[in-house]
Amino acid sequence: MTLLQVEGLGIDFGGVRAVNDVSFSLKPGEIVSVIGPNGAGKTTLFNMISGVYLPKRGRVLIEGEDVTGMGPHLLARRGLSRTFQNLQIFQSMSVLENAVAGHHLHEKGSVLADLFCLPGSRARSRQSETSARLLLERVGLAKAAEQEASSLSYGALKRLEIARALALKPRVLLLDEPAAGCNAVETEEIDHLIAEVAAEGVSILLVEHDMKMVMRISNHIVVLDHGEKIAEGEPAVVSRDPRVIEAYLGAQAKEDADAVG
Ligand SMILES: Nc1ncnc2c1ncn2[C@@H]1O[C@H](COP(=O)(O)OP(=O)(O)OP(=O)(O)O)[C@@H](O)[C@H]1O
Repeated sequence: MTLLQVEGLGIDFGGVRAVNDVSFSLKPGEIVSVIGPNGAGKTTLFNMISGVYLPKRGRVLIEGEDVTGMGPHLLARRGLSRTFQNLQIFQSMSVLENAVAGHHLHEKGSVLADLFCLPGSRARSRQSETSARLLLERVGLAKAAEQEASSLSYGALKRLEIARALALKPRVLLLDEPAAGCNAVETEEIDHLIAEVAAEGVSILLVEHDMKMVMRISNHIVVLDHGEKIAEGEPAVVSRDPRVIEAYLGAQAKEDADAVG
């Protein structure tokens, strides 16, 4: 069974084909990574799948339903949730409040109802808090619930971000560089968390520059270069693919040349 299907997706910025004709699919519980050199189109692809950008070409389907062009709110209702490259945490709020906010973001109207203490809002708040505490437990942050978010280590903040995305109970979770800025221990904790979430049947689509992590946890890898899919397959196969090696070496050679000036 296919949970998420991406068909011939493409978008242009000015005259630049940022992403062109990219197709792949995810089964329940599968971890798929999108890799490629800087500027390959990974974030743009994520933005089209998660409803931030409207694709110019192609379709996105969730369990066979065409969801192309739906905004993040509607996609959330269909079970698609994401994290962003830059943390979206409210630093001066507590860890628990951040996790609760994850629930509210997906409950249209509940924030206003809570502000005016409308009937049911107190019960709903209690329910949100209970669910948020369970989520914090799941990402290893239960003991830090009352702390201010700003006091957390970077790795813990990344896990809090994942907890917020999980508040929606997604079937498809898009993670944009979940280990960026993390040290080896923090990266390993995030590895475990992602594997646990996938083991519960959630499909995970990942953009990540940490190749060791990608090779360790992915079931399948999609490789982009200049907006096009140049390879896909199991990690061991993709890492030996001459087109993939060339794309990375070419990008490295360009960076070296730019550095020399
Ligand atoms: N909003 C935008 N307007 C114009 N061009 C854009 C925009 N977003 C991305 N691009 C261009 O589209 C191409 C793909 O960029 P994108 O950020 O998706 O790549 P990436 O693979 O995520 O890169 P990185 O690994 O550096 O994050 C690049 O040429 C980039 O300059």
